[in-house]
Amino acid sequence: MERNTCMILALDVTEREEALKIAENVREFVDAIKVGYPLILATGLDIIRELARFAPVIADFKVADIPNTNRLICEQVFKAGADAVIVQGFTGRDSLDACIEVASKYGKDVFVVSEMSHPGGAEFLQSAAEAIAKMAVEAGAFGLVAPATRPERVKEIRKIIGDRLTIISPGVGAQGGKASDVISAGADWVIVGRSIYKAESPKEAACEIAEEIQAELRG
Ligand SMILES: O=C1C[C@H](C(=O)O)N([C@@H]2O[C@H](COP(=O)(O)O)[C@@H](O)[C@H]2O)C(=O)N1
Repeated sequence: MERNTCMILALDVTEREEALKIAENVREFVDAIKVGYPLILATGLDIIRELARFAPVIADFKVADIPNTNRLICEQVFKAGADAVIVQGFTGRDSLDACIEVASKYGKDVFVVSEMSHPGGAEFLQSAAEAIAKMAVEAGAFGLVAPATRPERVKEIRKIIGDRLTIISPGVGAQGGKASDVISAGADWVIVGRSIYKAESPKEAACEIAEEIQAELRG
C-alpha cells in the first residue's frame, strides 16, 4: 500500500450504492478502504471487489478463532479480493500464524489488533498489547492496529516494534482522537469512519483531515 495521504476510510455504511458513491468521492484522499461486518453482512462479499476499483481494501473481520477456523476465514477473505485482513492477537501465536500463512499464500497482508481505541479497550486488552505487538513482529505480520484515542500508547507500541511493522490507528474524530496527534506519536495511517461518511460532504471532510495530516508531516 502506497503511503500518500496516510488515511484509511472506515466504510461502515450498510447500503451498496452509498458505499460506492463515498468511495468514489474520497478516493483521492485515502490510501485504502477498510470494510467490516456492517457493510459485508448488509451487502455481501462482492462489495470488496467493487471497492477495490478505488483503493486497496482491508477486510476488518477481527479474526479471532482457533487456527483451522482462522485459516478458513482468511481463505474466503482473500478469495473475495481483499488486500489485507485485520485479526485479533489475543487468540495467540498459532491462531495468528494460521492467518499469516494464508495471507502469504496470496501475497497479502495481516494487521494485528494490539490495543483497541474505545474505553473498554483499556479493561482487558491493554495489559496484553505490548506482548501482542512483540508476537506480531515475530510472526511476520505486516502491521498493527493501535488506538488514536491514546497516542501515548501508540508511542509505547512504536518503541517496541521500531519500524518493523506499520501502525494503523482508528479512533479519529467521532471517538475523540486527533489525526495529527497520532501521526506525530508514530502511526503510519489513521483510520477514519463517521467523520467522513457521516459528513455533509465526505469529500471535504476527507480533504480537511488529509490536509491536517500533511501539515503534521511537514512539521
Ligand atoms: O480499536 C479499534 C479497532 C477497530 C479497527 O480499526 O480495527 N476500529 C474500527 O475503526 C473504525 C472507526 O470508525 P469511526 O469511529 O471513525 O466511525 C470502525 O470501523 C471500528 O470498527 C476502532 O474504531 N477501534
